[in-house]
Amino acid sequence: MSPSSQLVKMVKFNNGQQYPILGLGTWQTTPDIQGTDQTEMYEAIKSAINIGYRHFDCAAYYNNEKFVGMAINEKIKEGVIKREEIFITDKLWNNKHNPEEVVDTLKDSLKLLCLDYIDLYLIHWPMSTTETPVARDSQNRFIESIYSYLDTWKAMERCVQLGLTKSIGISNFNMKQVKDILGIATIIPVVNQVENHPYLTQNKLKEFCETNGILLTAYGPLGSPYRPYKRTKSTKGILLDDPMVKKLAAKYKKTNAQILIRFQIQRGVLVIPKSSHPVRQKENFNVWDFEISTEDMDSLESLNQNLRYVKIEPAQHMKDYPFNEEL
Ligand SMILES: NC(=O)C1=CN([C@@H]2O[C@H](COP(=O)(O)OP(=O)(O)OC[C@H]3O[C@@H](n4cnc5c(N)ncnc54)[C@H](OP(=O)(O)O)[C@@H]3O)[C@@H](O)[C@H]2O)C=CC1
Ligand SMILES: O=C1CO[C@H](CO)[C@@H](O)[C@@H]1O
Repeated sequence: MSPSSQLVKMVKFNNGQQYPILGLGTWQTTPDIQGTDQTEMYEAIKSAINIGYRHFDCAAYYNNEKFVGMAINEKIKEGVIKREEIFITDKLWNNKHNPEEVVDTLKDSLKLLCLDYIDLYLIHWPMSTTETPVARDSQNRFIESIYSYLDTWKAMERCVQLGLTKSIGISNFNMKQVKDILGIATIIPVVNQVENHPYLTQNKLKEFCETNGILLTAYGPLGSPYRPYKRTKSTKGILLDDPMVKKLAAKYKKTNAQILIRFQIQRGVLVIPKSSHPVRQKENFNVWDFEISTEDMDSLESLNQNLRYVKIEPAQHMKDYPFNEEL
């Protein structure tokens, strides 16, 4: 284990599994265009491992499992890491909610990753869509499928029983949907991965999940700065440039990104900033040598404005779309 990776704080899931609180996001650089230059991700994973990252947030939808797997297996072969030191999260996409297909879908992901098991498997969204990943109707809306996330959850549990994944969880589930899962689960989700940053703190959902033994993972922790097309005139603009974030960065002699990442670590929220560039990966990883005061944490919390950068407009008509009700 490299000295830098030993710095990473581990959290304990409700099943006893220990997981690094900080990981690397792997969603692509270019907004919403699948299949962009994925060799970038191969290089990104290798440099992240050299820096000390051990937790990688992946998804079938990201279309890059093969490159993530190649990089990880290369580093295992080189003797830099052992499989058991790496924590892979992967996600079941919306078109694979049919309970009959879930186990085989995870097996397909494992083949691409060239791994025998993953560490955490999530239902990516509560909505279920038809066969192709983003099939749309004449109004450009996703086409809804018939499957219930409750049945899908039962199939996720089978994945644990078969040893294909150590843990299972959910992503983008609102409070009612988490309650639904808790009502039928034999295996409780370990995390709910949701958008989270000072403009969207989701404290009610956080408290509810934590009371039920479920941790939050923060996606878009830097405010997904490459998603300007999602921003409107009414928003405050780019989170990384927020005056309060800048002020605290100057105070603690850290960068704006480091303040946003440390904010989540101190709230006990797993955090998965994405960067393909070694210099920024290093910056985002170097968050262990300072502590934000309670007062400054409160100032960051006070920036909340329930602002979502990830809304998925073509899904807003669907019955299980999570953001139509207040969380
Ligand atoms: N469950 C879900 O539905 C979702 C999950 N996710 C997951 O969460 C991860 C993180 O979210 P994401 O949307 O990528 O957004 P982030 O908030 O992590 O922002 C990533 C962007 O910020 C840039 N960046 C990274 N570090 C810095 C830095 N130190 N200073 C300035 N800019 C920086 C990156 O560019 P560069 O690469 O050039 O450094 C990239 O463009 C995803 O990669 C994915 O794994 C994301 C969305 C939805
Ligand atoms: O994980 C994800 C990455 O971002 C996409 C939107 O741009 C989301 O649809 C997806 O859930």
